[in-house]
Amino acid sequence: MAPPPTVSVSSSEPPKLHASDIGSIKAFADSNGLSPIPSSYYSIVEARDDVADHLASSIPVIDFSLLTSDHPQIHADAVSQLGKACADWGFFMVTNHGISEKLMEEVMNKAHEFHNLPVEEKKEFGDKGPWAPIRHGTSFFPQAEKVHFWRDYLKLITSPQFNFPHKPPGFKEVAYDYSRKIRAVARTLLQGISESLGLESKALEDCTGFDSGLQVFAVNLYPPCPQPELALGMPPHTDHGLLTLLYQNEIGGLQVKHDGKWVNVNPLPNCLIANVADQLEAVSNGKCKSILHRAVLNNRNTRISIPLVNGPEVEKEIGPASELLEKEEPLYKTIKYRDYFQLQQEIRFNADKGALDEIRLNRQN
Ligand SMILES: O=C(O)CCC(=O)C(=O)O
Ligand SMILES: [Fe+2]
Repeated sequence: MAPPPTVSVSSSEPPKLHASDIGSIKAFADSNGLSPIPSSYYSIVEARDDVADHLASSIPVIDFSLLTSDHPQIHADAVSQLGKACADWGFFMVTNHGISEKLMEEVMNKAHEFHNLPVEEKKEFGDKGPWAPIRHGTSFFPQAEKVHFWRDYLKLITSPQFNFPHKPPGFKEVAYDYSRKIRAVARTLLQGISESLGLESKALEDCTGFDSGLQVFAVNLYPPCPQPELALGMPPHTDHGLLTLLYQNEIGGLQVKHDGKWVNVNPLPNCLIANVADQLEAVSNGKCKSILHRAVLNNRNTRISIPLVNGPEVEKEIGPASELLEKEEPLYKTIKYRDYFQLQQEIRFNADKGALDEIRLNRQN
């Protein structure tokens, strides 16, 4: 086996480049080779041995075909497993989801092709803020962040209206098909979660306006990083929607926080990775946990992840489902999803606080 590439860290400070000047970390990494990374990418990363690898095999797996079974007991068991996964982990893998391997492969290949387009060709999609329907950029939020992240992204609003770049050819078509299939899987999971909370299966869809809900289709690319122990691909965060469904290539990097420890996610072949997001924690009045996650890097392979955030309707007031409040006190304020999303954008650089903390009601006394 070839020895791992080594990096000679010179005594002089590496350059402090700004992500806005870099423009694309993929292009930068291609030309930078094994040179030290700019110090502006140094994240304060907890020691890697803080990763609880013994927990990786305990990540819940939901067999989607059992959830959709006509057999009442099989369905009920799957619902109860799903409810437990959302409560204990806020995170699970979905197998037998019915989306063909061929479609998933096509989406992945086109995602790679997009990021491989010359920088000049992607300029027209440059990020113009969180509500822009098509936005391409690098890092997390270069204008405001203190530390940059080793990632390029493409983000599209694909519901209620479908927006997508016109290149590379064929991407838009497969992405449309994929985004609709993901919405259908998200809807069925939401119905199962609703039942697990003791509600009618359509209760969560109805109270979140899911029929005209927001969907954000993201395509992340993390190039190999010569000093992966110094930087992150994405900082620890929770997602703003209801349920995020993510598909990735075979390269690991996603970590989730469980019982105070980071756990590496090693996805089963062709599965979807699901995480509970903030709005689901709020509508379930805290029964489902929005999970903290981040992306770490490696020095050999390019990682691609394709998370689709499935959220409520943007103009809908979201708070604990009224049926739940017949028996319990609300633990979260009710706030319009649009305003929540805005709030999340504004406070995302406050390391100790997430947007959920802003809407949590203190019921201690
Ligand atoms: O790349 C990953 O695995 C995580 C991506 C993610 O969390 C996000 O885009 O919100
Ligand atoms: Fe995320």
